[in-house]
Amino acid sequence: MVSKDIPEIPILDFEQYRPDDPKHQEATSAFLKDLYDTMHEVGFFYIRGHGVPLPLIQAALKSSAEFFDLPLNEKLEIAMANSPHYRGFTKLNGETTDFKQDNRETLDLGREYPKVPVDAPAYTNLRGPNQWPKQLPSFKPVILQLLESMHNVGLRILRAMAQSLGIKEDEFMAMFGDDLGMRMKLTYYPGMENKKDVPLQHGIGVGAHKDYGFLALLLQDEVGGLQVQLLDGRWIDAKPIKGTFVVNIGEIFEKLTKKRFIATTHRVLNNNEQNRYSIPLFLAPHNQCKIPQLTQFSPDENHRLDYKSDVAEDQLLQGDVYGENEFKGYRRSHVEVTRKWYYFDQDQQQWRRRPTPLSI
Ligand SMILES: O=C(O)CCC(=O)C(=O)O
Ligand SMILES: [Fe+2]
Repeated sequence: MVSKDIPEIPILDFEQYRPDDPKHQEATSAFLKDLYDTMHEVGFFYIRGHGVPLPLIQAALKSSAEFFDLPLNEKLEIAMANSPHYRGFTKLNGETTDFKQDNRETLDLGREYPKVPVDAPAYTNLRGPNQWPKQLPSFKPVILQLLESMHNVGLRILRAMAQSLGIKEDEFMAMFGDDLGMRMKLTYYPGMENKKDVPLQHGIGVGAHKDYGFLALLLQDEVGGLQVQLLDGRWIDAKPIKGTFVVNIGEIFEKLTKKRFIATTHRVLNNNEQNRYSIPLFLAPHNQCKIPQLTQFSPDENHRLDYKSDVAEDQLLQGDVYGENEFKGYRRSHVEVTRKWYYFDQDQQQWRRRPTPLSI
């Protein structure tokens, strides 16, 4: 279906994937073949027929825009710096990707979890309570509903991916038990002509990167700006298509498949006139998970270690407990939050939470 010569991001229809319906075997097999080819050649696709209702999608994008429209001082009341769980608001230019400050604001959140004791292993703090804008009463229920709905779609996609790779589905899906890693990032990219939230002139909302972890499922509004880097190095637009999510995988999944499935490099450009809102959801294994080795993909089948990308291979994958890796990623992306809440214990050679946070 997909050929290296055709710069396109395929649209896959989830209505065709009914693995538990014997009458639907042919369509399901065709879907799985398209999925495999797409992940092998492009690493990005649109999914439609996913079942998440349009009114929920519209309500979530509206809630997100209402949040980012609040005055900065009100958004800062729920700044990520308040949270040892790396959950909360990050202001414009507050993060750096590909050596440039991002031209975006974000609100990081996940499923609600209780507070974590200070002496628990540091990485377990990635679960914890969210911070919610108290000015917007419908925000929390709408966003949590979207989170659960998108997570169901994500799990179905992961199952389909395991089937299309011919790997043991049960073993693979066991990594994503009840306590699976799940992060949502409400995101606002101000337009270049925005007078209130003035972007830096480089015009890059988020610089070239690969996602780490497993699966990213993205809801984008109708403005556009997401770009995907093909295997030959060319950048193409992932134009918004109503009623779809955009799907890609992260580096740990790519490694697991020995690059049969690729973690494609992508970036977002700020639109000239319009503000853009997007809501990615990232799914990852539960944080005590040890990533299994898939022995059927032997290294000598790994025929394209050298595909072109503007970003280097990540070094995040050394630790064997998944949560340690994820924690490393957050430490690196949010240096100030890390300094406030954590320190490296030289005696024990491990990261720990500070009994009292630094006041910064
Ligand atoms: O906003 C988007 O379209 C993509 C965001 C993204 O790639 C990310 O946050 O990792
Ligand atoms: Fe990304």
